[in-house]
Amino acid sequence: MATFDWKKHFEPLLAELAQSGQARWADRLRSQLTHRFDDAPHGDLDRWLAALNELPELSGVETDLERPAITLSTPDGLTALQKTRLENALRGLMPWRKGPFDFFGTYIDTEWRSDWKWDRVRPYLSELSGRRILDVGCGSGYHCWRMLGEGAERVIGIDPGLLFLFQFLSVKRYQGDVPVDLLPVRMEDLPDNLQAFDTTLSMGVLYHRRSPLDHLLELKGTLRRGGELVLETLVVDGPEGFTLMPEDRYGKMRNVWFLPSCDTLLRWLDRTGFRNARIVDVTETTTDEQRSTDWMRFNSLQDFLDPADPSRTIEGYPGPKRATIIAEKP
Ligand SMILES: Nc1ncnc2c1ncn2[C@@H]1O[C@H](C[S@+](CC[C@H]([NH3+])C(=O)[O-])CC(=O)[O-])[C@@H](O)[C@H]1O
Repeated sequence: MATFDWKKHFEPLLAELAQSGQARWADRLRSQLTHRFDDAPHGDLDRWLAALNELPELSGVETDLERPAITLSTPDGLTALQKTRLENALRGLMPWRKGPFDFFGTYIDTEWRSDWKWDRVRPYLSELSGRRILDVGCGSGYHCWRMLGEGAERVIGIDPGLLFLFQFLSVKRYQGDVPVDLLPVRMEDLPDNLQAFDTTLSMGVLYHRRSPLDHLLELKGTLRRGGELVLETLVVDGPEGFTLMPEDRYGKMRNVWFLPSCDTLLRWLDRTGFRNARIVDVTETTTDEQRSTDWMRFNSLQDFLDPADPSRTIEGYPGPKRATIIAEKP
């Protein structure tokens, strides 16, 4: 049975952190990774690793990070055997939730059209070239790749979901030495007050946090002075001060805690010390943006809405609507 050589993937980043004044973070990360992969490995780790290792060796790979699908191609094309191995490997990493991706002509139609979110957020971001970026709750790393495509100097994504790491590595294994990493840790696992990033994104995470204000403070701590927060989260209609806390599940999702109105969210950002917070987009999530596909065969949004009134969740709450907010750390 193969073991996951996590050091091969993470040592360069650990060394980079140690050399750039982040030795405290590097030490903490090393012990977190040792715990995750050596002391208490996930039950599916071997299966995902086998899938990753089955991806064919290919030369001359080119990457296009500017299309809706993160696209890998090779001028020589693939043999029939390589195509089969590729498809089997990628199927072994299902369910694919965040994307899409195009691996040498094999198109991964993910549950989410993450490119639609990117198109909503991108116009409002400060120029990304040369910036150091943290993407909290990055999923498969889809938006990390898009930010690299925009010239970001360094991108670090964090997400505790381990399958996402293997999906990310299935893209990264075809790249040279690129300044993008995905760390399988939670926001709460980072040291406080890193002040290491020019831009920090938290998209689709705030409503999963029991202490949303602490999440905002943690995000602020990751930024340098003048750094930019990009926050995207579920909101509900209502006056300033209004927040919905579901009785139990929301759209069948567990761990949904606070859905504020837009004005409440702006107040939260103000109270946690951000400046110039502005709502740049509010969009209802549709069953075109989030749906079951051949690469994610479980239930999806269409099953989480009330069939008699699709403007409401199955529990009777307002259907999903997401706001994007940009704010600065003073
Ligand atoms: N405490 C935490 N710390 C870090 N990540 C977390 C935490 N809790 C949950 N997550 C991760 O946050 C991601 C939220 S999904 C948004 C993906 C992408 N950002 C997107 O905007 O498309 C939205 C959704 O599916 O509800 C998941 O991948 C979790 O594992």
